[in-house]
Amino acid sequence: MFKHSFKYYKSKNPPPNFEEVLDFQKPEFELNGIVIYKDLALKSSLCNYGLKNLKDWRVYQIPSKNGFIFIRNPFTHAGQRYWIKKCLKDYSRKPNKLNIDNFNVIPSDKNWWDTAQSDKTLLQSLRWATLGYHHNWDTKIYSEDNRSDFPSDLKDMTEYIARKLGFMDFIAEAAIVNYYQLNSTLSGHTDHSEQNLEAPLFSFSFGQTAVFLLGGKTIDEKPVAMFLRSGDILIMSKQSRLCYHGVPRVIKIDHDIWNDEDEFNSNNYYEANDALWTPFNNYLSHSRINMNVRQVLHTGQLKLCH
Ligand SMILES: O=C(O)CCC(=O)C(=O)O
Ligand SMILES: [Fe+2]
Repeated sequence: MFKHSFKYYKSKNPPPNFEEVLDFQKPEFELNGIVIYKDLALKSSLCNYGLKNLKDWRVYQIPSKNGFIFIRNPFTHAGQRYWIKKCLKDYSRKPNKLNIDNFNVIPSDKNWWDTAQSDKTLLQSLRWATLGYHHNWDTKIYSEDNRSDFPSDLKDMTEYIARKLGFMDFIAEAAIVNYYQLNSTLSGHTDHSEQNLEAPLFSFSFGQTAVFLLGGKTIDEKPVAMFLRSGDILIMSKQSRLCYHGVPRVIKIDHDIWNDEDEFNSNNYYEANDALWTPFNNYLSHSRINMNVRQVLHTGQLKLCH
């Protein structure tokens, strides 16, 4: 069932019908059985980490998907620009690991983002970066020997959101940043390499829109399809933590909301009309970025045992 849906949404010819794709932006979402997770509006807090004030967050759950939480874009426009720039310019640098590390295409004193400004192929060949405990794509085993510092801003922001949702012990220890072009897909999989599979997984989307499939514990279960738009946050906890999921399609959208102005002065972030923002905007006009943040260790565990 998962593969069937994946093929359906991936297909270019014929193109799929998106009518059944859950759209948390539409007011009629409640008709689809989606409920408000809990009322966060009472607890107000300062706008931080590029996030809007808590009272403006909209948080949803799907009753049939236990532990799945969806936060509809809680970022300010400038906040989105901040994280987009981080993913492109900073998280793609050493000591983080990239899929293109072994291609020998980047001079040792240079970095991907600057080098790729004059090389479109290189710009589009970055597929992932790993941060903190580096995900080993072959063995799927994390190790102390394959670990670097986790970026403090991403750690603070993710843990801040975790606390607001009641995950008081969550610690951000590993992340994969996925970079998608309009024709990229991510096939169905489960994320089970972490020793701690009880801790939630946080997924942040920026740029072009994805069709995301959330299935069950086996590939036999029909997945729910939903749109992930720029700024949306998805959390897989409890039973949904180990569910199959994937991205069969990236869709080019008409309105680049990351270029909008905020109603207030958001200083120290790039303004959308800033010339320095242009290369990031050019990249994003045909790309999607996903930051996928995980806890690896059990609460209180200091390091991996192997
Ligand atoms: O790009 C996404 O939305 C999902 C990424 C993902 O599932 C992963 O990195 O494990
Ligand atoms: Fe995943």
